[in-house]
Amino acid sequence: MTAATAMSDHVVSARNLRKAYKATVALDNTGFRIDSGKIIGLIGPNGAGKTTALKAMLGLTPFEGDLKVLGRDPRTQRDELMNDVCFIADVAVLPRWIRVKEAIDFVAGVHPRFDRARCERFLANTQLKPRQRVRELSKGMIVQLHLALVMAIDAKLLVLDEPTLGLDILYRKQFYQRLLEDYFDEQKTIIITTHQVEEVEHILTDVMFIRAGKIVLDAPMDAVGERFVEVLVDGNRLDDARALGPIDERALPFGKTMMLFDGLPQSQLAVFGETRTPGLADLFVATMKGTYA
Ligand SMILES: Nc1ncnc2c1ncn2[C@@H]1O[C@H](COP(=O)(O)OP(=O)(O)OP(=O)(O)O)[C@@H](O)[C@H]1O
Repeated sequence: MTAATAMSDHVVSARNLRKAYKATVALDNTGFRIDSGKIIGLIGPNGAGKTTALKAMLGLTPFEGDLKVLGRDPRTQRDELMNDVCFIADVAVLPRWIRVKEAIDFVAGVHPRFDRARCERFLANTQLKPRQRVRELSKGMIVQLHLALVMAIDAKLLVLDEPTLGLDILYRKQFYQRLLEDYFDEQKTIIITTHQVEEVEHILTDVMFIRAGKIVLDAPMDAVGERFVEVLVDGNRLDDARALGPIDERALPFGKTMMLFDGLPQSQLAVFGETRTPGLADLFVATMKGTYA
């Protein structure tokens, strides 16, 4: 197989991806691959390069390096790419005078893969009314409208940049559940960036951590569970446990300490106390320690 065909087998493949805004390096010679039928969480602290990576994939910003999305180069084949990709850009793009119904008519008119019935199903779970104008909606309701419009488009790749920003927890939970149940299937790929890690981790198939423009962890969720182990270390075993080099530790009430280990078997760690798979949020905090130092 040639290098060109190998790259096009993936939904996204990036190599030596680099993007600098003057002196700021937003993507620092990084690479990754994303296969079809995955829901990927792209997770990183503020300023890590998440939005820049998404913009590069969508052909919205120039960059250096090799990047193929659905077999196309976003720099030169953006129009073709956009037939198969759907993304949520800035929610402010909806004009304030437009009515909910008119926004639906508009997207139905411009997008051949828009499914009006599906959009209406999403909106049926909100307080939005067809005749309401965008300027009469709360911030969260505008996001709901935007999500309903985007989710009704049948795209191979759906890119969601902080999709639930400003939404209350009821809608956030419902949104992710519907994304999984109503939208996702094996022919689709979804990339989500978010800071609300706890709310997405149960729907992700894969996770990528990005720090200072580099992908520092790229793994299927089940591999994360095998690789990282959290141990609730008994007070009298701290030194022995520390000798094995935890990547993080934090004190808990009653003299216990939680330590996080990378790449050690659970059987070896169980002698120090109760073990469990860390949540993505704890893993994220441990991996990113020192980011703001
Ligand atoms: N248009 C721009 N001009 C100059 N610098 C930029 C521009 N866009 C992004 N940057 C810089 O690039 C870096 C990465 O920004 P990016 O928006 O990709 O981060 P992010 O991971 O999406 O952050 P957040 O979680 O805060 O949204 C930051 O240092 C940012 O200041």
